[in-house]
This record gives sequence, C-alpha cells and structure tokens, in this order.
Amino acid sequence: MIKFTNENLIRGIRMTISAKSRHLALGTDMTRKFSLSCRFLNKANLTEEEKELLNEPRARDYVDVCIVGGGPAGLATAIKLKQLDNSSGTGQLRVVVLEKSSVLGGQTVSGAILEPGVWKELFPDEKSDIGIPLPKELATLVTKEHLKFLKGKWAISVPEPSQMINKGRNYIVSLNQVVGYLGEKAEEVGVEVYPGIAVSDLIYDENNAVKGVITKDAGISKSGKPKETFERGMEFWARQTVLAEGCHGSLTKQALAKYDLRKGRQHQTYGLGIKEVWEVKPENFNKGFAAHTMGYPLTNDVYGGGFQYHFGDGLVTVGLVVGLDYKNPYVSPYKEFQKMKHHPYYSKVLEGGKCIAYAARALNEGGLQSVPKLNFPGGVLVGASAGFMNVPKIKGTHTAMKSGLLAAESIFESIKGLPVLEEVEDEDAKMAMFDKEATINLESYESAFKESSIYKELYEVRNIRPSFSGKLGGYGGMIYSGIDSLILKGKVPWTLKFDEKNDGEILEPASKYKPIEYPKPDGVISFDILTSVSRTGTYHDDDEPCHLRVPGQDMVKYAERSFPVWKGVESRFCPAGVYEFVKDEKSPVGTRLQINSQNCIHCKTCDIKAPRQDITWKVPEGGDGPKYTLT
Ligand SMILES: Cc1cc2nc3c(=O)[nH]c(=O)nc-3n(C[C@H](O)[C@H](O)[C@H](O)COP(=O)(O)OP(=O)(O)OC[C@H]3O[C@@H](n4cnc5c(N)ncnc54)[C@H](O)[C@@H]3O)c2cc1C
Ligand code: SF4
Repeated sequence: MIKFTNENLIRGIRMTISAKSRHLALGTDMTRKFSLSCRFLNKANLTEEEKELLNEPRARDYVDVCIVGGGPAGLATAIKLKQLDNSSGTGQLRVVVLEKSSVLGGQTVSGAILEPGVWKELFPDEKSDIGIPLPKELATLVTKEHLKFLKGKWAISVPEPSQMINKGRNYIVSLNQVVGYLGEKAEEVGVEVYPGIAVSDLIYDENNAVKGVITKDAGISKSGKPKETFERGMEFWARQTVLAEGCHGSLTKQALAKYDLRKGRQHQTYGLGIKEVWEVKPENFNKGFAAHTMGYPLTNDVYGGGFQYHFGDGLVTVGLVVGLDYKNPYVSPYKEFQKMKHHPYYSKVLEGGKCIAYAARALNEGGLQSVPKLNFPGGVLVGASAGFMNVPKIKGTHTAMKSGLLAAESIFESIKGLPVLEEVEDEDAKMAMFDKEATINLESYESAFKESSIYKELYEVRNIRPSFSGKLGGYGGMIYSGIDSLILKGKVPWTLKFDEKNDGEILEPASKYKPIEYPKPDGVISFDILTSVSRTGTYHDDDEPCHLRVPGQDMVKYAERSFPVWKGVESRFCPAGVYEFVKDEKSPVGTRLQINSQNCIHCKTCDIKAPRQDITWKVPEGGDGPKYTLT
C-alpha cells in the first residue's frame, strides 16, 4: 500500500504557487482563514520568519473531482467515475481521493457483514467463485445465524425478519481489509488515491459555492509555531467536491449548516459502535456463524444490540452498538460493552482466546427521516456523510457504495463535455477556466436517490428505529418493530419521528439518576479503557495543537458549565478515555476538564453527545489517529 505524506503529494503532482492565485483561491472564505491565523500568530508570539512560513502561499492543483474520504462510499464514487470516463469519456478525468488515515482502511470501523449486490454492480466483469467479487481470503459466507434476546444468563431465540437474514446471502469481512482492496481497484482504473492527507476546509467562491478543499497544515507545535517538519497544506480546486467522510464528518457538518441541507428533514441521531476482534480457541470457532443480540446488558431505556461474527481463520468479531439518544448521563457505552462479553452467550466463545484489536466509531441511526439534501453548489454528500444506514440490518456499506455509484453517474453526465484539464497547460488559464465555468449543483443526484434501491429500503424500515425512542420504550419498540418488519413492512401511512432534541441535548441531569456500578474488568474477557486504546495503534504528536476544541480552550469554564449537572458524562461517553475531570482547587466547581487528545480514535462521539454541543472535533494532521487492522 502506498503511503503518501503531504511532501510526497506536493512533489508528485503538478502545482502552482502564485501570490495572485492564492488571494483569489480563498474567495469569500479568506477573511475567516486569515483572521484565524492572526489570532494564532499573536498567541504564539511568532517571529517574522515564522509568520511568513505559516502564511506562505499554498500549492494548488486542479482536478475534475475531489473526493474527501477513502472509505467504501468515496472509493466506489471514484471507481465508477473512472470506469465511466475510461469507457465513454476521454479517459483523462482527474479523480482524486484524499484520506486522512496513513493507510487506506486504517480508520475504517465496521461489523461487518456485506451484501454482495452493489459489488456485482460495480465490478460486473470480475469473476468470483465465492459469490462476491472479493478475494476469497477476505470474505466468509454466513452459513449459520441467530437472533437472541439476552436476559439474565439466558439467550432466548427471536424470529428473524426476512430482510435481516444473512445466511447463504451475505459475507463476513473485515471492512478495513476490504477498503484496502478497494483502494487497489481504484488505482487500477486511474484514480489518484492519497492516504495520509487530512482535509481541513472547504474553499468557497464569491457566490458561496464550494470550489474545492484545503488540506491540513502539518508540523505546527502546540504553541502555534512551525516546527522543522512544517508543511503547508495545499488547495485542490475541483469541478465537483464529494464529501465521503463517513458518519458526522467535519466538513459535512460545515456544508450542512452553510447550505441549510437539513431544512424540512429531521436532525440526525446516532449510535456508538464498539468492537473487538478475537483469536478464539479452535473448539469455540464456528466459521460463518453470525449472531445478533438484544437486551442484556442494556436497560429498557437504552437502544442497542450486540453481535458476534466468526470469520477468516479462527477470528471472531464481537461488538455492541449503543443508541446515543440515551438520557442517563451515568451510562458508559464502553463499560456496557465490557459487561456484555461476560454474558455466557459471548464469554463461552471468548474464553481461552486473545483480544487482538479494539475500535469504536459513531454510526447514523436517523434513517430516511434524517437524510439531508444531498447536493449543494459545487458538491455532494455520499455514504454515511449523508446517513444512509439501514439500522435494523446494521448495514450501511452497500447503501454507501450505491450512493457513490449514483453520484458518479450524475457527476459524469455533468462534466463529460468540459475541457480536459490535462490539455490546458498554463496554470493561469486553468484558474481562469475554473472561475468562468458555471457551478454544478447536482439536483439529478438527489432525484436519482429518490428513485433508487437505497430510498426503497430505507423507506421500508423508516419506523423501526424511532419506535424505540418514543413513548413505547425499549420493549414497546421491540413489539412494534417486530410487527412492522415481519408483517407491515413499512406499508403504513405514518412516519414516526425522533425526539425533537438532539443526542446531546436529550441528556437529563445526573440528579435524576443513581450512578451505575459497572463490574471491574477482569483483564481476561474485559479490559480497562487504556488497554483497549493500546490495541488501536492511535497516535497524535504530543506537540501539536489539540484537535478537540471547547470554547476558548478554557477547561475550568467548561467544567463549570458541564460538571455540576452531568457529573462528568464526557468521561463516560468517550470510548478512548480522552476526557477526564481532574481536581483543581482554583476552579469554582473544584475540577477542570482535561483532554488527553493523543488517545482520540476519531469516533466523533464527543462532537455528537456533549450536552451543550460545545465540543468540536477538528481534523488533526493527516496520518494521525488510529491505525486499525482487522476492524
Ligand atoms: C460498529 C459498526 C458496525 C457496522 N456493521 C456493519 C455491517 O455489518 N454491515 C454494513 O454494511 N455496515 C456496517 N456498518 C456501517 C458501515 O461501516 C458504514 O455504513 C460504512 O463504513 C460507510 O462508508 P463511508 O465510506 O460512507 O464512511 P467510512 O467508512 O466512515 O469512511 C469515511 C472515510 O473518510 C475519512 N475521512 C473522514 N473525514 C476526513 C477528512 N476531513 N479528510 C480526509 N479523510 C477523511 C475517514 O478516515 C474514513 O476512511 C457498521 C458500522 C459500525 C460503526
Ligand atoms: S475524543 Fe471524541 S472523537 Fe476522540 S475518541 Fe473520544 S469521543 Fe471519540
């Protein structure tokens, strides 16, 4: 797998550095960027030379399509675009994928059970003897399946709705490995794939249309000074910018707000998925077995469920998804997961085995009601950035990829007749050409989505997840969703809504609840959080600006706002031990927040669940964050 740093990238592609182009490039966004830098400069007490370095012109490249995020959605979009270009275009479209993980798939977290349909659609000519066009060592057909309700020490069988059945149809994989493979396929058709590049900003033109992206500056110290390793981020101007950042992307968040893309739709609601991969004893391994569980350890007022998938050579994925719309601030999704593994349904498989990987990531649970408008001037949203998760199936990879295919078809139609970038030699001419071209706003993609299989399947299950959030509660939701998925199949005239409050605001004061006593980890089946983090390979330089932002970075003020009411909920919702409340005698509430940002595994939960919505996850330097394998 190629590893690109900013430096290699800059060397590897053509670029323009001209003061004139730099000023035009930032368009209406320039004032904001510049004022941010100025605040930085004053604070850091920089020399003239350092200021000059930090503000040096960015290298710029011009591409047809710039895709932010090299997950299943981004890569499927890129592959389809180049396939179309190679078969019926000029073969010269420049399609670029920018991925913050240093290795493709290195920050992918999933179950995962894959539906093969979209794979066959994307690779119709690939021969496969296993029923999905993937190398056979990457995919295990589901051959046995359970749906269980866990209560006490019991595991009670529950009938499985037909749309949830995986046996004989779907494949257990490590999505992280599969994404690495998709990256190779993308390069084969001519996509330019750049891992290790974090995208930090959108570029807007004078009409507020997205004109491209800016990659993150690297090598800045905590105090804001350029280090020896400093590398200025660069600009990618693109005819279309595709946001494929996965669930709750940071640029997607900006675009949703700027273009009011949620107008007339519901807010997004989320779950947190936590998982481990185990090597188990041969007698506990049941290749092709997939099980989903409800009930224990979650109480009636917390939505979620567990899973175990046996795949590959003696590997078992075990995980728990917890709906982030829980109200009790004492809930710890991490500790719920550790507790779940002690239920005999899980522990009898794990005993004598070895945990080799840990991961966590937020996922969308809002379904169709929460899908925003998909296009905006200059760009589109694909995959989990848009929220195409089928919650009852716990599957979003096929819908993410399908949305990429739909977006690619619409984009290709809209740009296929435009001048070929390779043929415009002069950089100024390219810039003038981009300035002159009409902004593309792809209504056709939104229309294609409404006619697609994604819409159909999300429509069918639209009432299942919200039925758990309303007055019915967990057990009522289970009964409603059982009837809906087994009999009604969504063919009812109503559409249930989620609570008006988002997942942070829905938290209730700790005073309404008793602290939850979780069992201590035994170090055999269950582990403390730092041991788990050590299995993620996560890394952020100690000496870089904190990518987790609270207002004014004032940790005492944060504690004053949050601690008295929610009693340290941040330290419980983060699955990586990043947030701690430490004693501080100078604080009026006796404590302040401490952010151990080096541990962050980029799950995005804090940006979702902070009760006052005042934690912002900013993209750190490219290559930072977890380096997952097998997740
Ligand atoms: C615990 C869990 C279990 C799941 N189980 C299943 C399952 O069994 N089957 C199934 O089909 N689906 C499952 N899903 C859902 C599935 O994983 C997602 O739907 C799918 O990964 C979405 O693909 P995506 O490409 O849209 O996003 P992602 O896979 O999240 O990819 C987004 C990529 O963008 C990168 N990125 C983000 N922001 C930036 C930036 N600013 N700059 C550069 N790069 C950036 C990220 O590093 C990442 O690589 C599960 C999810 C979870 C969390
Ligand atoms: S700091 Fe936020 S994004 Fe990072 S691991 Fe914790 S909750 Fe997830």
